[in-house]
Amino acid sequence: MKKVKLIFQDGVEIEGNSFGAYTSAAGEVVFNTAMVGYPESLTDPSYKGQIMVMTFPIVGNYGVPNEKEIIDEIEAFVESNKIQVTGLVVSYYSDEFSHWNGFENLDQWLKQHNIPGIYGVDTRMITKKLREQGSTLGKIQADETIEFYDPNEDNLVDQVSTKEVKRYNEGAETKIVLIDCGVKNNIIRCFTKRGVEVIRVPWDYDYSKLDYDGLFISNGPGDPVKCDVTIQNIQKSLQEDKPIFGICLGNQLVGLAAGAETFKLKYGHRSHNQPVQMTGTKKCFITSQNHGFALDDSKLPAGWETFFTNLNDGTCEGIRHKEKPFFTVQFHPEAMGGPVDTEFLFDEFIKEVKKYKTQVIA
Ligand SMILES: NC(=O)CC[C@H](N)C(=O)O
Repeated sequence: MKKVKLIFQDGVEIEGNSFGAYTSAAGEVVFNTAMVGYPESLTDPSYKGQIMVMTFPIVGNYGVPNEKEIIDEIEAFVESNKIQVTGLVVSYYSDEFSHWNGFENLDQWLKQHNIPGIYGVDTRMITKKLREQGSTLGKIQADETIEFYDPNEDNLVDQVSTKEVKRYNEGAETKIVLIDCGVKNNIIRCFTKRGVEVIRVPWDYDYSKLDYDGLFISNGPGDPVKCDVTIQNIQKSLQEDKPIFGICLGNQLVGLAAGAETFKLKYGHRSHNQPVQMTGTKKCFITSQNHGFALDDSKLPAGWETFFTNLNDGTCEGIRHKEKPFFTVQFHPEAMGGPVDTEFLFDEFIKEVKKYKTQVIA
């Protein structure tokens, strides 16, 4: 059994056992308190550049699904076509697995993607450290010594976004432009199963000439301010009346386009049990989340209001326009993994898109 180290920027070094690829990798260390869903989280493009610490103590015991299985042109059981995290940190790694959809074990899968893992470390202690100090740079070090690397300095969205325009459900009456900033597959599934056409475009694509009825902006990795071209394109769309919906990074980009500001949370929200409250109601929803930045809703531009608020720390979980059909959420209504309490937001958006379409035709 080979040993590797998890090394933090402050000099703290923790030794553990290697699994996955025996290689060195550097990134931002973040923790995720979800109890299930590691195949989905590992393939979520929003984790690009991050070393994920899983607080759930046993990881690997249900194996991983066949990432190559395709249904309706998208990977059926994972959230993108590769492992997106830079490294994985777990307490106890289970090589043996048992699950109806288990195809191979996590160690083999990480090796195929050249992603290092470390296990046999105290993830509770690491999480306490991250909660106290905030998310910090770190590296998993095998033989090769590497430098620390801050992924938030790079335009990660450009690395994970599609390079070409792709259509799903082509020919359907209602058409949604989906700006792919690192979209999770389940967002596309949530649209296609509702019968709309999805026109998936690169993050910096000028979609203004396309024939479409509603605009959707996806989740994605890194610091939202790096997506300058997307923000400029959204600014133009905000002048029009076509319905707009955004998730996670999409929420931050719409906010920035409207004139609000974003800031970095101390250690982010990464779990399947974040409580949010809908403004003007006593309704609370349990949501799936994965983000490190947030919108500052203390200074929202005129015409906008807070849509949801996080009940743990009071931060903004979404905004909506007071007159136009524009709304966005910081959490993940498509879940995968996580609770599906807020999937109705897709229905709300499509309802608005159809309403808009009828008004235009009339
Ligand atoms: N899941 C996401 O879209 C994450 C958005 C952004 N990269 C953040 O960390 O806040």
